[in-house]
Amino acid sequence: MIEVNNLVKRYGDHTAVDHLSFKIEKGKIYGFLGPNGAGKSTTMNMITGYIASTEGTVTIDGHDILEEPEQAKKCIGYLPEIPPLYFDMTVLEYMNFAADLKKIPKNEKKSMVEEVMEMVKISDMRNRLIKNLSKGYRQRVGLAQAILGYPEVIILDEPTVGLDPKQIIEIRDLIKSLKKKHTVILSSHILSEVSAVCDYVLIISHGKLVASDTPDNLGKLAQGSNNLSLLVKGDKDKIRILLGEIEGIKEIAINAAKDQEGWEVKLSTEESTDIREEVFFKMAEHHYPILEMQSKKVSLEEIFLELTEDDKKKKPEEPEREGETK
Ligand SMILES: Nc1ncnc2c1ncn2[C@@H]1O[C@H](COP(=O)(O)OP(=O)(O)OP(=O)(O)O)[C@@H](O)[C@H]1O
Repeated sequence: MIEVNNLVKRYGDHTAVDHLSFKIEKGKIYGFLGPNGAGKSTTMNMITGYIASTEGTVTIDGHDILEEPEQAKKCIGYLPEIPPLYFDMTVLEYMNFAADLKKIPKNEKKSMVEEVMEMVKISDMRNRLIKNLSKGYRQRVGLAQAILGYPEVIILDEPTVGLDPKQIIEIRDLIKSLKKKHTVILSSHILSEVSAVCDYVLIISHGKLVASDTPDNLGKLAQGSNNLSLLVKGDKDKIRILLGEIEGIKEIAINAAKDQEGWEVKLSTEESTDIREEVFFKMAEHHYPILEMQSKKVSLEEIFLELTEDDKKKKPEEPEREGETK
């Protein structure tokens, strides 16, 4: 559906996007995740043809975005970080205007505008001036113009930024419902958002792709993805020996429990090794009661922080902006 090949964007000597390559398949929700300034908006602006790349190509359904912009853009609906709204228009006027820009045939225009307004629940606001809408409703109108024409791919830059928790849930549900008919790409610096909504995550840091996989697989990526904490009663040395007999354990730490009898045992295991049952039977066999057991998977959050840690350590000097890209 979309192929991004060695995409580069330089602003002076600052490289905002650094040799990005990936493919987007039909019918999934993709999440672009990265801290502020990682290059998400710049990438989306290049995919949608808002700005030209310094190097590399973007093809949409076989059409190069710079060589065949009209055919390529037909496949895309875009909601930029700041929705392109005209504040002095009513919602309906704006929707009709957006439909004309997208060259939606006259005989389909009215019904499609109605249908899309219904879909994003802005029909009741049709006669209200956009400047009088709440932030959440403005975002819906922005989303509506992206959906108009039912493009195959809908690209949303930080779609929930600045919304209140209720509005965030509504917009997320709406995005999820788009998956039935569209491929969706959204960007976010919020991990929980991406893992809640997306089937596939692309983590970007300093303009580079540092990881890409399903949220589940990214979770497994982390080193020592299983940590097991126990509270056990019994002989400390014997407990260590018994646990040492279990395969797959990388580290054992045993400390006296605070404020209660027993030992706090922390085990870290090989990736995707589940030793809970074995630990249970081993301890039971020797009559060492396990009072507590907690298994902790390294979260996507921890992986994200680890992969993008550099961003915080050596934040590049912000170059002067060459022109408005947002
Ligand atoms: N027009 C421009 N001129 C100069 N530098 C720019 C321009 N646009 C973006 N940049 C720089 O490129 C880098 C990537 O910016 P970009 O807006 O793509 O990041 P982002 O991941 O979308 O971040 P955010 O979540 O803050 O929008 C930043 O360092 C930014 O300052």
